Amino acid sequence: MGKKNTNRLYPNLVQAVVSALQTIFTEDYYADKVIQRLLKSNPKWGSRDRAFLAESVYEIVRWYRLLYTVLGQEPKTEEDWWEMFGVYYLLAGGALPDWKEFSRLDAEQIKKRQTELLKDRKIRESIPDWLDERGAAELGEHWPESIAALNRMAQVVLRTNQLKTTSAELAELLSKDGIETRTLENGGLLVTKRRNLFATKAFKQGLFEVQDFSSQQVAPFLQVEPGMQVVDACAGGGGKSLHLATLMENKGRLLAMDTAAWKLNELKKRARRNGIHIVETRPITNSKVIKRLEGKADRLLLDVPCSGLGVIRRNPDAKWKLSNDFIERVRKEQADILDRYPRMLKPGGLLVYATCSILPSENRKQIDRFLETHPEFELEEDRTILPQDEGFDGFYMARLKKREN
Ligand SMILES: C[S@@+](CC[C@H](N)C(=O)[O-])C[C@H]1O[C@@H](n2cnc3c(N)ncnc32)[C@H](O)[C@@H]1O
Repeated sequence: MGKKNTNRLYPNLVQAVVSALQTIFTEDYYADKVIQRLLKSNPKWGSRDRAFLAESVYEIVRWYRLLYTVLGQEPKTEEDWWEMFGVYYLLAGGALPDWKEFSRLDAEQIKKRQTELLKDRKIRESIPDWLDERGAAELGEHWPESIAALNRMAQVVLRTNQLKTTSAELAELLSKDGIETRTLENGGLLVTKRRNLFATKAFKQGLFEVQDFSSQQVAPFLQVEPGMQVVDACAGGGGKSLHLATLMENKGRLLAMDTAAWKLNELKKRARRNGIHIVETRPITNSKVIKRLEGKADRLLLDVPCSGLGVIRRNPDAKWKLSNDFIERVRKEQADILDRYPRMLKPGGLLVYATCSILPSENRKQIDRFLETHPEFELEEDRTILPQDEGFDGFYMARLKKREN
């Protein structure tokens, strides 16, 4: 745990952090949703308080195991949660005010206890035992660095909508709104000074989408061209569909599919904002929807459901919500999608299988198994992006070609 934002404390703010944590841990809500709701229902809080609240909640969720081990037990009551906050605040470099809620906390003892605990990776990196065992078994020597990198705070990266603007123009526009950025090698913009991005005119005009640098590697990997018939079979809210349509220069046809129809409605809204008109959405309501598309696609993206282990920086609560059982269930879904969906490709067509996981069991091993049973496909290239490589999300992508005959 590094030094953090330690604003002056006042009781209402700490109470809000404590209530948010109780909702996340006892009612099993997602941290981002709880924070969003809290900020929305308190529009009068200033920007420093809003940032402090979001950061404190995310950091306490991220370091939950380390913090409760220092405290001596998992928090149960409201009083325990106040003390968890106190331990966090102290270890983040703050000095606690003289409030009765913190009266049992001894700063010296707490810092000493943290130092003793740092030797044990599971506690130091604040992860459940099963995850440490699985990570070490699957990633070997890479695991210690991967898990340390996954505990850093996530960066915000923008993808410029090349249909409407250039990265240089976008950077200039954003800087007028007080948002500073640095241009990355692919033209993406790394946000170095944050403000509310979604309130900017540039966002409302569809000039950019928020999309991690690693995620931005997936669409180009599929090698789409203008005029092609492309299927994005697990399109969700459409982050990659929008990118694909942009690379296709808005020419051809992009069929965005998903079993969750409601996600496709969000995709339609985003496509309109981005000025994209080649996207058609189609919910997957039964297996016939796939069969009817047999041999129709030049390109197929399978951005499959996964453990999300490569993106736990953004969703630190996944550490506590994930389990081996859940990973086994998604692995079955991945294998099922790989068995049933590639039939949509034309001979000679290309398929990209992608996950935001870093576990080989969800990645290369799924591809090896698929290739054993589908000799009509060959692997062209695959890439694993580990979170420690360039400091962005962990991702995997494999490009396969369907043989001509
Ligand atoms: C990793 S997310 C997709 C993210 C999306 N491609 C993006 O870039 O924003 C995986 C998606 O697969 C969908 N899904 C789950 N099972 C599926 C299935 N059997 N067929 C198609 N989609 C499925 C989920 O609803 C989810 O939206």
